Amino acid sequence: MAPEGARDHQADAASNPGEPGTGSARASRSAGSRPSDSPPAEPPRIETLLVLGASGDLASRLLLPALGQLLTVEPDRRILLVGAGAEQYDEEQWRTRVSDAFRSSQASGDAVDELLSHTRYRSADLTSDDGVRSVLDECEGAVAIYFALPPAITFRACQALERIGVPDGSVLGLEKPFGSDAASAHELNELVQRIVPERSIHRVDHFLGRTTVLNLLGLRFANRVFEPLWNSTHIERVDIVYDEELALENRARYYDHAGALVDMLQSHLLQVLAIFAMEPPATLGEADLRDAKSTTLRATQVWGGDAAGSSRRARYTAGRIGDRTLPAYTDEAGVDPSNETETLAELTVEVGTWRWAGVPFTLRSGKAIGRKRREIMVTFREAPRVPSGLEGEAPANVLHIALAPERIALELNMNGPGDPETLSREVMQADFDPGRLKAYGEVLRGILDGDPSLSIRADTAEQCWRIVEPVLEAWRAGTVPLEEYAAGSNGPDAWRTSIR
Ligand SMILES: NC(=O)C1=CN([C@@H]2O[C@H](COP(=O)(O)OP(=O)(O)OC[C@H]3O[C@@H](n4cnc5c(N)ncnc54)[C@H](OP(=O)(O)O)[C@@H]3O)[C@@H](O)[C@H]2O)C=CC1
Ligand SMILES: O=C1O[C@H](COP(=O)(O)O)[C@@H](O)[C@H](O)[C@H]1O
Repeated sequence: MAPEGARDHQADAASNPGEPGTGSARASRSAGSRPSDSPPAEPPRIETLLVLGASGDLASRLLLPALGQLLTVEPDRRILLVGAGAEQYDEEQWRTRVSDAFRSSQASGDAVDELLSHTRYRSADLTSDDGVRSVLDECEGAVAIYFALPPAITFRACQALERIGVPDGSVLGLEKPFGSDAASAHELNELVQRIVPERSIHRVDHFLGRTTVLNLLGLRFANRVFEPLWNSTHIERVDIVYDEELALENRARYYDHAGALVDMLQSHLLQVLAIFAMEPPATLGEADLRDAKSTTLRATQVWGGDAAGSSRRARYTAGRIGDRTLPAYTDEAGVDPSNETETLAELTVEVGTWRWAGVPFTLRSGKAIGRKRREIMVTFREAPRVPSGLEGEAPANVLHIALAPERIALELNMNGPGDPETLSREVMQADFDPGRLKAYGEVLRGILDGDPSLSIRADTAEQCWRIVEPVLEAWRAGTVPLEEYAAGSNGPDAWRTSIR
């Protein structure tokens, strides 16, 4: 049902010819009507990329450089870039900002030049109907609306869009965190689905655009040697680790309310788990791929149903990483120590399926960690029997699938080198080229081409909250102590035994 006073964007322009709203954006759908989700024969061509929050960190550090890279790799692509945000930029300042971002990704070529000559920016309050309408008026044709805004502002901008309506064929790109719990994610899902159909909603998780994550598909399903072993009969445990040297990096406004569990595990690492553990999809089309991921996440819950027993949290104190001296997290600008925000989170979950019953999946991510480690570590069960006569240890094989950089390594027991009767540990390693596009480039390509395969579907966004909610509740109730580790260490001493 359309809210009282809701009007179509085009109708609005027609009935108020002197007001903003007479630009070239067209909205031929009535605001508030439920968009159809039947797949179009061919998705409409997106003519404009509208970045809301274009003056922010995400836009300038990741999104615009990725756009530049995409246009360099695909010089025939044409797109009008419209930026919008609270900041005031004149035309020259905006163009300089975009070209600086493009320079940072060595972007060049016809498509880049063409974009730079037409790009525009409008300063507006994106929580108001007038503000949102004024930026839509700068757009042409079908628009990809990318919300690089704080989550609360995104919600209000979507409410405005629901009232105004969007041009036919438009798509939405929504950043994480998507909601703050399952209920708010559900509410946001309902809101955005009233604006455009589900297949036009791209809930962004840039880990799904990483080559290393995408390579899991080829590794698992294009080889004979892994998939037959990819189950609880042969795999003992799986660790998905993303430990960073980066600390808070002036992001207290966001991070101090999120913490490591929400920032990394609830989103990125559960997505990686889903691709690692899902059943083989028949195709990589969005329906097959996203159904397979969704089924896996629906079967996932905290280990043994015990949120407190299966999770740990810690926060960094002052320390050093390389030549950088870091203050304690609680002394960082903008941090409120009473929020008890964790900077290191660990959670063990189970995937309750025939394939994975009894295999612990441990997800861990921390900031200001001395040993940068970003990988999926698959520990196999030990060989059932080593023939008498072979000397030495035969520990379990371990497969390391790096999430960054692009590498895969398999720890094997061999008796080849040296004494042929004595076992030794050897590592078979392959380094491969990064993809043509960085993660955000893949994300943008999916959005601009109307392919939601690498986006998170509505149900999955809610499932990921359902999985971590018991942990958030246990932590809020204080049943899991907030431990400490020195910045530059590998986490609290007592945790050392858990992940190698
Ligand atoms: N930065 C990152 O590395 C990542 C960020 N994200 C997500 O991206 C989103 C944006 O993050 P980030 O760029 O870091 O945040 P910033 O705070 O740096 O940027 C937010 C932008 O929104 C603008 N803005 C805020 N309120 C309004 C308003 N009422 N009207 C118009 N513009 C407004 C800000 O303008 P002004 O500055 O003038 O107030 C700014 O341009 C968040 O959801 C975040 O979780 C996701 C992954 C990584
Ligand atoms: O989304 C986020 O991801 C980054 C880690 O991803 P990377 O691709 O930049 O390595 C993390 O640092 C940040 O806290 C989080 O918000």
